Amino acid sequence: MNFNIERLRKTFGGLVAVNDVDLTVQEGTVHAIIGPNGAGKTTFFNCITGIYPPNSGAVVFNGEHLEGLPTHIISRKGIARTFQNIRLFRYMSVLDNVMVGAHQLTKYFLWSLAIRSQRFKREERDIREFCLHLLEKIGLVSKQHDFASSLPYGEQRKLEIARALASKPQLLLLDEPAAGMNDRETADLKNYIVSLREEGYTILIIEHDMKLVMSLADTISVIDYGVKIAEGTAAEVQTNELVIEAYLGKGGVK
Ligand SMILES: Nc1ncnc2c1ncn2[C@@H]1O[C@H](COP(=O)(O)OP(=O)(O)OP(=O)(O)O)[C@@H](O)[C@H]1O
Repeated sequence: MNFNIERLRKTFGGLVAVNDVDLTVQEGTVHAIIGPNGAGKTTFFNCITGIYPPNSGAVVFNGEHLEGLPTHIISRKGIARTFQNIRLFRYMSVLDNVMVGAHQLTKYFLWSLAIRSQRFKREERDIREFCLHLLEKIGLVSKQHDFASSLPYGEQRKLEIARALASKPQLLLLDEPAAGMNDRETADLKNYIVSLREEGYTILIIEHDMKLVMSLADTISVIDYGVKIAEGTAAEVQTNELVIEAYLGKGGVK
């Protein structure tokens, strides 16, 4: 996996939401993006995943330029994401939600569905097994038939991650996965992300929970008013005067 962003820029009218940001994510690491509300973090994700075309700059993934491509093509190339506000299919089962994430992998899904060929059945069985394995990892196999909406909040967030993983991404983008979680759910989420890194996943995460970020991220990039103002390890970023001024405050991380 090779992921480089060069001078990425996105404006909304006169507002420069992402201001010529460079970023390189190292394979097999957890890379966090932090910064105040409205700093441009989600817009940055939206430019990477094709929701917005950037005004200028490059998003280069495994040597290919992604800027301007539509979301489904980008996700097929191996970048999956979750959203700040949970976007599950509320009245579909837990298992079906994960299987939806996998179906973009199958080449001729609708056609195969219509004729229900042997190949389709075999593919479907493999997908089901893989999705059950993903559910097993987040402790939700026993709830596979429940509606997604019946899960507690923390489990819904983990289910979203499992759904993103069902597309077998090389790069996983998580937008505020700990938002709204209690301490126990956050600790659980942290263990899950650590286990994903151990499996070799590369993760880019936007997060406001500084305790989580500082204990989890290998690299942290700090964005303020669309500009990357600092980058480094937790120790480096926490002692950076610009970061303290713009975001962390004098009290540091609680
Ligand atoms: N579609 C849009 N149209 C106009 N302005 C937008 C749009 N999306 C984002 N913005 C503006 O761009 C700036 C960056 O917003 P963005 O949501 O990317 O920030 P953020 O760092 O993700 O904030 P938060 O931490 O609160 O989620 C904000 O000023 C926001 O109002």
